[in-house]
Amino acid sequence: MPRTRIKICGLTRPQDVRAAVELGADAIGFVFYPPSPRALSIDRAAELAALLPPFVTAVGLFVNPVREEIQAVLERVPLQLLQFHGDESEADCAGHGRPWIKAARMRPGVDLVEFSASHPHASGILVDAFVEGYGGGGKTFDWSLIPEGFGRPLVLSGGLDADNVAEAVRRLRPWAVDVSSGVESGKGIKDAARIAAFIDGVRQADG
Ligand SMILES: O=C(O)c1ccccc1NCC(=O)[C@H](O)[C@H](O)COP(=O)(O)O
Repeated sequence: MPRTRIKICGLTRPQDVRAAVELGADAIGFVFYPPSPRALSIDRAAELAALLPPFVTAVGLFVNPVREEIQAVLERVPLQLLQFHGDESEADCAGHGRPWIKAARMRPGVDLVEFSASHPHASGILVDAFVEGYGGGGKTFDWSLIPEGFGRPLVLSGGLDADNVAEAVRRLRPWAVDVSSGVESGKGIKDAARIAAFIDGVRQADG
């Protein structure tokens, strides 16, 4: 079984990017959603992305963007993957010259198989708890909404932290986990000790 990939999302400070990389994160998420307290300017994102060594993926998170917004970011920030976290259709996500993942906002009644079928070209499906304001809310959801043998690369997120991530990985065996609030001391301020404990939890479950 491959090791579980780890994405840390919503970083805003160089020291947090360095810490996440040194502690073993596989991917770093940059938020381009202006209402978010974790949102970055293009200049700031370019500065942070430049800190990433090879084989650590820079992910750009967007919520219902207009196409020009994405292009403006891509002209300056070397993103390798796009994350669509709003109500985007397959057509909205395609055609930006980058692979993408699509977030499903999970709550009772969401059919993940149907959702997945409506995004056939996404590299993976990220599952997050439904929250007002779209995401990064630190809220878990009912993991039984994820069907067994889902069949697509699954990125598990939503309220993960050092206390629950090992159980989540053992139970669901996702391709990757994604965390923001659970490794923060304040919105957009990451805590190296919490990142370390989170990554340790994932690795313990990987065995
Ligand atoms: O971080 C935000 O502020 C944000 C805003 C709008 C949409 C998504 C957002 N964040 C998503 C993430 O940080 C992660 O992909 C994931 O949902 C984990 O969030 P958390 O529950 O805080 O660990």
